[in-house]
Amino acid sequence: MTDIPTYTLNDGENLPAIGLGTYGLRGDAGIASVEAAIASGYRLLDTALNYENEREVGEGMRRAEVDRGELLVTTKIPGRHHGYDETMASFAESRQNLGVDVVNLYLIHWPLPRVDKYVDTWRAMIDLREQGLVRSIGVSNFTIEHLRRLDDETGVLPSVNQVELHPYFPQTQLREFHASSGIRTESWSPLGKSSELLSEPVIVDLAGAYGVTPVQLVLRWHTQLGSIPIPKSADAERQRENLDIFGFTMTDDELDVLSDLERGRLWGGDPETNEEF
Ligand SMILES: NC(=O)C1=CN([C@@H]2O[C@H](COP(=O)(O)OP(=O)(O)OC[C@H]3O[C@@H](n4cnc5c(N)ncnc54)[C@H](OP(=O)(O)O)[C@@H]3O)[C@@H](O)[C@H]2O)C=CC1
Ligand SMILES: O=C(O)C(=O)[C@@H](O)[C@H](O)C(=O)CO
Repeated sequence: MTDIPTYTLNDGENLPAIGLGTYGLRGDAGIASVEAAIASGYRLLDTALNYENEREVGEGMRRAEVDRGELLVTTKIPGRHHGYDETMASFAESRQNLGVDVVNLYLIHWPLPRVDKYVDTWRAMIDLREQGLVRSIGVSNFTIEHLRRLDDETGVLPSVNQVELHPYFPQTQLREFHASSGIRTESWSPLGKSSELLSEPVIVDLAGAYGVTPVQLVLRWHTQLGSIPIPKSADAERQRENLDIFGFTMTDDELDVLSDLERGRLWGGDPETNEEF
């Protein structure tokens, strides 16, 4: 089984260098996919209240023959639950759905700056961590401006910022800010979901040179940038393929070749305007 490196976050908690995205994993098949992923070595599972699959993720964790203490689950608070009291209630709902005592990583899913309640939400999450109900708190889709406001108004920076990140959208400036601030980057849609990323000639050629698949090369790119990719796959064989990425190391120039594919966001999810409630 693949030996997955881990990172120590700014709160002292540890996070594996790759996790399983679960968006779209639903029902009995979704439970089986989560269970299979854990059997293959995944120890970090990413879900959200809005994925409507927290029950499946929690059941897959329970069915897996791995101690709960070895597994880390991430979930996210939706925009409709922003606000201090609303966050406390939303957390209770997610915790019940998952069937866990403690959530390992709790994220604000989208900042919704127009609603302007993400600082109140953050204060509630700080308290949830103080109460021992959450191990680590973080955000998703936050910009440098949003992160600075959390620091200015609460003095607490997130442990993680989960953002759209792939060779088409390498987010260099944001990643540099994360690195200088002690925030760990997580990559959502790390494979570019259903885009043509995996058929880019430079990716196909370089993958062939290393004797790996294009998917494995892209996921290795993420890890060498210091970001935690959370690729989603419903298929056990592809889950294993996605985990088997630590046997080779690209040069800095080769990392730049992939980053030079930059073209911008793939789905228009601008944190300043995108509102998911
Ligand atoms: N915080 C946020 O706002 C967001 C968070 N996310 C998180 O990020 C996760 C990953 O992003 P997602 O948008 O799902 O897309 P990904 O970039 O992870 O791509 C997933 C797609 O790639 C396919 N795939 C996976 N592995 C392979 C492989 N080895 N070979 C070929 N195809 C493969 C999957 O098909 P198959 O399943 O058939 O293998 C699926 O269609 C989500 O599941 C979610 O947890 C995503 C979007 C936004
Ligand atoms: O997956 C998420 O966290 C989301 O925010 C989704 O709504 C996302 O936009 C999506 O379509 C999943 O890939």
